[in-house]
Amino acid sequence: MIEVRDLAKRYGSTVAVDGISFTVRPGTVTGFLGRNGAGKSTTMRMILGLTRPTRGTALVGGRPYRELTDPLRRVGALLEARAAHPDRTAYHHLLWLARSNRIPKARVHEVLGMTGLEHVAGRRAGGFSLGMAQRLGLAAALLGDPEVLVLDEPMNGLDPDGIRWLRGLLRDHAAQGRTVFVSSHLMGEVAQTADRVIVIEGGRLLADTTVAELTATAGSLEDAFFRLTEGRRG
Ligand SMILES: Nc1ncnc2c1ncn2[C@@H]1O[C@H](COP(=O)(O)OP(=O)(O)OP(=O)(O)O)[C@@H](O)[C@H]1O
Repeated sequence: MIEVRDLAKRYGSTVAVDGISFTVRPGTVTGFLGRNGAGKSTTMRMILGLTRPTRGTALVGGRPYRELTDPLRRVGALLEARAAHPDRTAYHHLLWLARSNRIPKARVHEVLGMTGLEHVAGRRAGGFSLGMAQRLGLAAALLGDPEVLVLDEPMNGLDPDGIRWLRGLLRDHAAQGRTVFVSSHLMGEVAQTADRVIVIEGGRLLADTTVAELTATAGSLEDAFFRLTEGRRG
């Protein structure tokens, strides 16, 4: 469970996030929608303890991220595809993460298999395509077999096989009672994968509802998104 209460972030005169509250429930895939600059990444960074809020709180499993013991085993995060050191091989990047988080080495092989990276495990991450880097980021997120996944644009750069695989993975994760929070600009993909959606614009909450409810009233998730955000640019 992720609980965000009155969360706000200001950068100088820019209000990136303007006092939003929502709960991401276990057993669901929750999509996080908003135009470029709406405040999605800033919100996710505050949930993950990487950006200090100006106001409000974000709790993961009832605690601030920074207070979690073994955070990688509680929360799997993907924020930037190119997070791995470019000179490190995919295998060594994951092994280093595993060792520093008391995760067994066997799990490195498991996540390499899950993400289809076995055949490039010995290659430098710096030479990876965007899709391969994204798969490596997902492998890192899955390494600790976490209860909660927080993924910023995880479909970016993935090929059709990768997108289908990830869709299944997110749905399975939720079906096991875990929490999945995923931002995306791909409305069709969110409509297929998510149970719930949270929509923000200009750092403010516009909707926190089910995909079924939004699509029932507007025809499609894309139409619902435009109706909600029309004239609401921050
Ligand atoms: N480190 C920073 N310093 C100054 N302004 C920032 C910083 N990070 C984000 N912002 C500003 O905060 C606002 C929200 O940005 P954010 O990256 O959270 O949006 P987003 O919804 O993730 O956008 P996108 O869909 O393009 O990824 C934008 O106006 C952005 O310019």
